[in-house]
Amino acid sequence: MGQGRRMKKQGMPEPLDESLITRKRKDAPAAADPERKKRSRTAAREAKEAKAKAIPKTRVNGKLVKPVNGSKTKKAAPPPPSDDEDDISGSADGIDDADIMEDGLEDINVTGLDALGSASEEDDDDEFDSDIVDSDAEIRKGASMWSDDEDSDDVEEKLTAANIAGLSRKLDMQRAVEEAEAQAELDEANLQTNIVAERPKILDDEDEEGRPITNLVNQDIQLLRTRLTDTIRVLDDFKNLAEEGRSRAEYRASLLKDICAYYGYSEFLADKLLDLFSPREAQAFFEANETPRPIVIRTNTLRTHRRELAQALINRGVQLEPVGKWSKVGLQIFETNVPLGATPEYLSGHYILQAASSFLPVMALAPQEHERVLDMAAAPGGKTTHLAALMKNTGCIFANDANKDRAKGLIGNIHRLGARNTIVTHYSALEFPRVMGGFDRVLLDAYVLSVATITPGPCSGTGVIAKDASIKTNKTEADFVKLPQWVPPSIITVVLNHTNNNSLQKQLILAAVDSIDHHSKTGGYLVYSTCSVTVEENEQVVQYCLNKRPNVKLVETGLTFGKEGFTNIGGKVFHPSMKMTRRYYAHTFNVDGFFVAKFKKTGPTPPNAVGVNEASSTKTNSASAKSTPTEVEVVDRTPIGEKDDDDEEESDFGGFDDEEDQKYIQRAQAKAMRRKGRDPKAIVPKGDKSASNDANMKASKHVAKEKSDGGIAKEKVGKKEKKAGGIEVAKSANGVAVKESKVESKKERRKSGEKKKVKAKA
Ligand SMILES: C[S@@+](CC[C@H](N)C(=O)[O-])C[C@H]1O[C@@H](n2cnc3c(N)ncnc32)[C@H](O)[C@@H]1O
Repeated sequence: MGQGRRMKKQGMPEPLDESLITRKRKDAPAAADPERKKRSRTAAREAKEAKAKAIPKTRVNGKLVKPVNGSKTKKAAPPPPSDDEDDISGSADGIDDADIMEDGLEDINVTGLDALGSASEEDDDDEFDSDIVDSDAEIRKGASMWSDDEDSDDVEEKLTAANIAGLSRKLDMQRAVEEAEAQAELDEANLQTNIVAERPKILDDEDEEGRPITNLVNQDIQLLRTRLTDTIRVLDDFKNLAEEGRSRAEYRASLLKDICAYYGYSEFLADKLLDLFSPREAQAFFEANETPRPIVIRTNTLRTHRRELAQALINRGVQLEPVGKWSKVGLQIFETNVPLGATPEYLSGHYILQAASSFLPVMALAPQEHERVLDMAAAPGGKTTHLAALMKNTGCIFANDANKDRAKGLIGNIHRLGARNTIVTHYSALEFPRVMGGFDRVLLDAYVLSVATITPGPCSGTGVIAKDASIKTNKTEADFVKLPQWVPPSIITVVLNHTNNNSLQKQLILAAVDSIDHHSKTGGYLVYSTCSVTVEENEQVVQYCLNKRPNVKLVETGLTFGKEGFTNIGGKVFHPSMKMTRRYYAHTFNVDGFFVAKFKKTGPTPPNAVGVNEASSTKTNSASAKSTPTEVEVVDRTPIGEKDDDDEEESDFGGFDDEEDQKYIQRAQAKAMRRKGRDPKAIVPKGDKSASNDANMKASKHVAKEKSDGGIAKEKVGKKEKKAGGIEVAKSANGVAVKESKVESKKERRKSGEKKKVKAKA
C-alpha cells in the first residue's frame, strides 16, 4: 500500500505486512519533542527512525539517490465530488457510490513515482495471484497483456512505442522506489528484531504533564503511529508482549483511540470496522483507505473492442494497461494528459469511467442474451450498460431508479453507450414486483438514504472511504440502525410508518426475490451488492432474506477472487452458505470495499411469507416459512394507486378503456388466425399499428412519451402491463389454478371474463 496505489494493478492482494503499513502518507514530524522525555523508549526510538526514514535513499545505477517522494506517500487526492461525469445530469443530491469515479479527471495526479505500486504485490499467495500481470517482461510483451477477448492480430494488439516507453520509464522508477522501500523495511525489521524481547510500554505511558499517552493529539502523529504499531504487535503476541496485569480489552481500547486519532475516524465507525478484522489486518484496511483506488475505465463492447480503445487512448498519450486477467473490459489508467471524461472516445460511448469493483456484481449476475433483467437501483447506469453489453443489446433490461435527477444521468449514459435494450423506470424499488415481475435476473445494487436527514447518500459507504473521507466521521450508530433502509423521499412517510425492526433494505431484497421468475429457463437469479463492508448491510440482510424467503438459496458468485462472507462474527451466526458470498477490500484486492451475494430462486414464495408491504404486520419466522407445504406464491401486486371500480377518478395510469381493449384483442385474434392459416382472410380491425399488448412495448411507449414531454422517462405501468408482465396466478403443485391473487381487481376480473368471451366467439 502506501504511495502510488493508483498505479497498482487491480485485484493485487496486499500482504499484511506491518512494515508496509508503516509507510504512512501523512507527513510525520521529523523528530521527537525533546521535552517529552518521559515517553516510552519505544516511542522515542520510533520517532527517530521516522526522521531517518523521511528521506530514504537508495542506490540507483550505483548512485545514492533520494527517490522522488521517498517513502512518504503523496497526500491522498482530495475526496472527489459525489457524482462522476457518467452522471451527466450533474445531480446535486450528494450521492456517491462505488461506481463513480472522480470529476475533473484532467487533474489525475499519477505521475512519476507516486503513481507506482509498492514492491510487495508478487509476494502474496492469494488465489488471485495467478491473475497478476505484473512483470516487466509481460508488459513489454505488449500483446500478451491483453486477455483472451482479443485475438492476436500482430500489429493492432501491440502497444505503441510511446506507451511502452512510458511504461518502462515508470517501471524503472518503480524499481528505484521498491529498492528504497525494501531498504527501509529491512531497517525497520532489524529494529523490530532488536526490541522483540521487550514488552513495549503502551498503556502506562504518560506525557510530561502526567497525561496518559492515549491523549496524544494529532501533532504527535509519529508517536501515535509508533504506539499504534506497538499495540498491534502486542495484540498479535499477547502472551509474550503484553505488560503484566493488562487485559486485551485495554490494549484494544487504546488501539481504537489511536486509530481514531491517527486516521480521523469517529469512534463508532472505527470500532465497527475494527471488529471485522484482526488488529493487523484492520490497520492495513485503514491504511488502504487513505489512498484513492486506481482510475479504471470499462470498455463498452457494444461500440468497440478493448484493444482498439486502448490503442486510441495510447495515441492520445494515455498510459494504461488491462485491469487484470479477471476482466476482459477494464483498463487501468496510469497517467493521462487528456481529460478522460471528454475524449472523442468517451463522447462516442466507447468507455465509461467505472470503479473496478462495480464490474463484479454484473459479472456475478451473468445475464444471458434475450433475457429479461431488472436493475432495481440503476443510476447512473454503469452496471445497466454493462448488462446491456453482456446481453449484446438483446432481451430487455428494466433500469429503475427512485431518484429522478439521477435517472436523467442514467438515460444519458444509456444513450451515450448505445444500449438499445433498456427501458428506464422511476419507482422506488420497494414497489417492485407490484409494478412488474417475472424477471430472469435481478440486480439489487443497494443504496441508502438517511431517514433522519432525508438526505441521499451511498449505503454506508464504508467501502468507499478512500473516495469520500467524510464517511469516516459522519456515520453514527443511528445511521447504522437506519442503514439497511432505502428511503427515497417519495416514500418517506412509508418509512416513518414502518416498525423499527423492519428495515427497508431488507424489504427491498424481498421485493427483488419476488420480482424473479422462478420458472425462468435460463436464469432465476438475484445479485445483491453493496459498496459497504459492514455486516449489517451485507450478511445480515442476506440472512434476513434466507429466513424470510425459503424459496431462495445462495449460490456461488462465479467470481474468481474475493474473500468469503462471514458465517460467524461478533456473536452473530449466519447460514453456512454465506461462505459463497464475496467480500472485497482495498487492502486485499485494491478495489473499493464491496460485497456481492448471488441467490437462485427455486420456487414460488409461500403464502405465509412476509410480503413486501406487509412485513410489519405479518410475523413469520423462518421455521414456519420453511414448513409451508403448499406451492402457492402470494405476492401483493396491487397496482400503485389502484382504485376501486366505483371510484370514477382515474389512476396515474389513466384507467382502462374496455372498448380500446376489445379492438386490440380482436386484432390479435385475427392476426393469430391468419398466422396459423386458419382464416387467411381474417380482417384485422384498423387501429394503432404500433399497439401491442406486450408489456415491454407499452413501457417503451410510455418512456418515449415521457421523454418527448421533456420529463424523465417514467415507465407507466398499470394494470395492463401488470397483466401482460404476468400476474402470477397462484397454482397448486400440480399446476391447476386454485386461487387467483387476492389483489386482482374487480375490473381485471371483468376484463378477463370479457376476453374469455371474445375467445369463445372466435
Ligand atoms: C449505488 S447507486 C447505484 C449505482 C448503479 N447500480 C450503477 O452501477 O451505476 C444507488 C442508486 O439507488 C437509487 N435509489 C435509492 N433508493 C432507491 C429506491 N428505494 N428504489 C430505487 N432506487 C433507489 C439512488 O438514486 C442511486 O442512484
